[in-house]
Amino acid sequence: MTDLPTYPDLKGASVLITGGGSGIGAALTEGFVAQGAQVAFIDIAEEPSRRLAAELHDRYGHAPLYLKADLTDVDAVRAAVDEAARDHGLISVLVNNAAWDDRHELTDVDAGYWDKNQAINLRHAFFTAQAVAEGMKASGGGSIINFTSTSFMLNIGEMPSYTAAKAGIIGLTKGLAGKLGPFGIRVNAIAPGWVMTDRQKQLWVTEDALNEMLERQTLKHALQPAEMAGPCLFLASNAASAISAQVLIADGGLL
Ligand SMILES: NC(=O)c1ccc[n+]([C@@H]2O[C@H](COP(=O)([O-])OP(=O)(O)OC[C@H]3O[C@@H](n4cnc5c(N)ncnc54)[C@H](O)[C@@H]3O)[C@@H](O)[C@H]2O)c1
Repeated sequence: MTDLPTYPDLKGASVLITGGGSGIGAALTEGFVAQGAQVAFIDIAEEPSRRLAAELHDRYGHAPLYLKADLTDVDAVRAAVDEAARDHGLISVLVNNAAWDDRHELTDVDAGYWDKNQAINLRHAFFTAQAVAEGMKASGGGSIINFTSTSFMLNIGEMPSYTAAKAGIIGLTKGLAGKLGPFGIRVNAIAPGWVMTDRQKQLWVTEDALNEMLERQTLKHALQPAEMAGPCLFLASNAASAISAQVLIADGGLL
């Protein structure tokens, strides 16, 4: 990750990222570590998370703090936020990135599945924000960045519970921005298009599907996880001091 600008205010900042152990989240974790931030990330998947922390230590000389927790467990979320703040100081940047884009048929969804889906795709973003808000208020401000998705804007029909949650992320972003703005806390969302994570490549990327997407993108390259770090760092930094309640679409310019 060499071609991103440096934001001086992110050096030493206490940053917390959900789902930071793999996929786009791993690129975000690296992006903030490369800025010299004090990064903590929450992830349920232990093996890739520990591997990432070790790799980043080797590459940058300091490791992010890995916190193993299930984000659907609100008490565990609160405990992880407390631990991050104990180690790194009050959190000034929160990135709600974790999600679960499980495909589902209408007939297969019961109330338990729906609630679990919402718990990982929407609910945790509220409770992490709740857990960091008082600290941000006490330190005079902060930045919260929530990951949504263009999938619900495109009427993609493979995962209605996920797309409902991702639409909800925008409502949550705007509601929190209104509530927290008077305390100097900015809340924005990033909406990626189709990004070539390992999970996407293993489960859903085919040559035909990718070509179809590239036809629709004005930019004709397959989007990579590292390309989501730039928009996130920008929104986290003071360079975005006038920006709140916005959705930044990073989809290669979909037509
Ligand atoms: N990849 C894409 O094409 C794409 C497109 C649009 C939006 N997005 C959004 O970008 C963000 C990142 O997507 P991604 O593709 O990297 O996702 P991913 O599924 O590859 O990674 C999600 C991470 O969250 C972690 N996680 C999942 N459930 C958890 C739980 N219960 N507790 C703790 N950690 C948990 C996973 O272990 C993983 O490290 C998501 O919000 C997603 O909706 C991604």
